[in-house]
Amino acid sequence: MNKVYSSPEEALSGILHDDMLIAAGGFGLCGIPELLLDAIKKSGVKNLTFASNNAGVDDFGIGILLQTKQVKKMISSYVGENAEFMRQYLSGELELEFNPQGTLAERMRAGGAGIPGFYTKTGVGTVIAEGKDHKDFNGETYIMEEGIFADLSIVKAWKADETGNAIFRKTARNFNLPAATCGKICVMEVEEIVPVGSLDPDNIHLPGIYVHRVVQGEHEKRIEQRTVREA
Ligand SMILES: CC(=O)CC(=O)O
Repeated sequence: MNKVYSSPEEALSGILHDDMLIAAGGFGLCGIPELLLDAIKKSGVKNLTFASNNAGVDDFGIGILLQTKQVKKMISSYVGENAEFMRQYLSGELELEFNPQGTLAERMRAGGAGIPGFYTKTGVGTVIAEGKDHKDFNGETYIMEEGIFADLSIVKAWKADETGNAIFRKTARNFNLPAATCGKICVMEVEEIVPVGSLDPDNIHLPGIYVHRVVQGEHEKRIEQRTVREA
C-alpha cells in the first residue's frame, strides 16, 4: 500500500474539518510538523483543539494558527515564548487545559493504547487535581487523568520508509511518538523517505501500522541555519 503523498495539502485532503482535535508532535522547536501546520493554516479550518506539548512561537509551529485565530483550545504543558498565545489566553479568547509534561505524554500514549484513563500522583494537591477523581492505592492518593483520543495526529519524523516505519531524532522523539498513536488518522512528514527494507527493523521507533499518510518534509538543519542567521 502506497502511503506517500505528493504534498502536505494532498496528505491532508479529505481529513480536515472545523472543531477537530489534533494531536501534534514536537518539543521546543524540533520535530514540529511544520509543513502540515502550514497546510492546515491554508485550509482555513477553525475552532481547532490541539494536544501538543507547546504552542510554538509567534511565527512557527502552532503559533501560525494562533495568529489566524484557527485554534479554540490548547491541551499543553509548556506555553512560554509565545506572545500571541499569552494575549489570547489572558483575554479569554483561547481555552487552555494545562497538563504536567509527563501526564500529557502519558495521556497521548494511553489514547494510542486504547486506555480511557489512568491514575497518577502528579498534580495531587494542586489546581491540576481540581474536579478530578481521587483514589487511594497502598495509602497514597492518586488522580485520574484521561487518555487523549484525537481525530488526527500530525507528526514529523527524521527517516521513514514508504509504509511509515519511522525513526525520530533525539529530542524530537519524545512527543512525536505518543502523538502519532493517539489519532484516528496519522499523517507524518518526514525529512528523508527511504525504500522499504532499508531501515533496520530493530531501530524503528514507530511501526508503520500507526501511520496512514507520509509526505516529504524539510530538514531541521534548515531551521538551525535560520536560527544562527537570525542570532
Ligand atoms: C521546555 C519544553 O517543554 C519544551 C517545549 O517548548 O516543548
